[in-house]
Amino acid sequence: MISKLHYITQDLAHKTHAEQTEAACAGGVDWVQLRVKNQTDERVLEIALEVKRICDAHGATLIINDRVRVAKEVGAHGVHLGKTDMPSKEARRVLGAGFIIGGTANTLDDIRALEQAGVDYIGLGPFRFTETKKNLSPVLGLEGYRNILGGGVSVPVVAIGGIKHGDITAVMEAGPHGVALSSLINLAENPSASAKKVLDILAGKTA
Ligand SMILES: Cc1ncc(COP(=O)(O)OP(=O)(O)O)c(N)n1
Ligand SMILES: Cc1ncsc1CCOP(=O)(O)O
Ligand SMILES: [Mg+2]
Repeated sequence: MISKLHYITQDLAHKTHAEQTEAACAGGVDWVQLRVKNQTDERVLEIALEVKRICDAHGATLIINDRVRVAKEVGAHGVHLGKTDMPSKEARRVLGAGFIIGGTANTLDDIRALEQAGVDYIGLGPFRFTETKKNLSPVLGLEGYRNILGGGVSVPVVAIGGIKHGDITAVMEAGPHGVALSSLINLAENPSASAKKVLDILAGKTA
């Protein structure tokens, strides 16, 4: 089952990926994407082993961003691949049928191609500008999600990019299965509380 909240770690000077993961899981997150940029596979593998222990302790799904080899070696549940990463069909050959493979989309054409490629979920964005990722694709806004998702998509889609607590209800009304969030949780004064607040909004407990 694909979670409604995809929590994503980020490179921060003051907090390790393991510390970020621990805080997010303490807030109830059950789906973690390890997103480490500009490090060797060997270093990402070390970090992934640490993060995997935390995910296992909390029963959380672990997805590795970008690195198919690391995902396989660490025994993660899945990998997330964008347009400049290994093609998802090739990743499927390397990883096998049981592995979760996520892909990135910015347009309906991207979504159709990913459906054909057999991905398990799609990250569609960005919703708005965000500092968390360089070289962003064009911002979609609510209208973009309504247009792209209006015709129906056969794979679960998570909205991503600059999403704040106050956006979640309206974003979900535009049709995605869930949301993917990084800085809203990692840069919060209390990351666990921020994650819990997201889950409460997704569960309809608060706006
Ligand atoms: C859930 C989700 N959606 C989209 C992305 C972006 O992936 P990508 O386009 O490969 O960019 P990087 O994250 O690798 O910088 C994602 N990571 N997760
Ligand atoms: C990885 C990624 N892909 C599109 S936007 C984005 C960053 C999401 O992070 P944030 O939730 O901090 O904007
Ligand atoms: Mg990528």
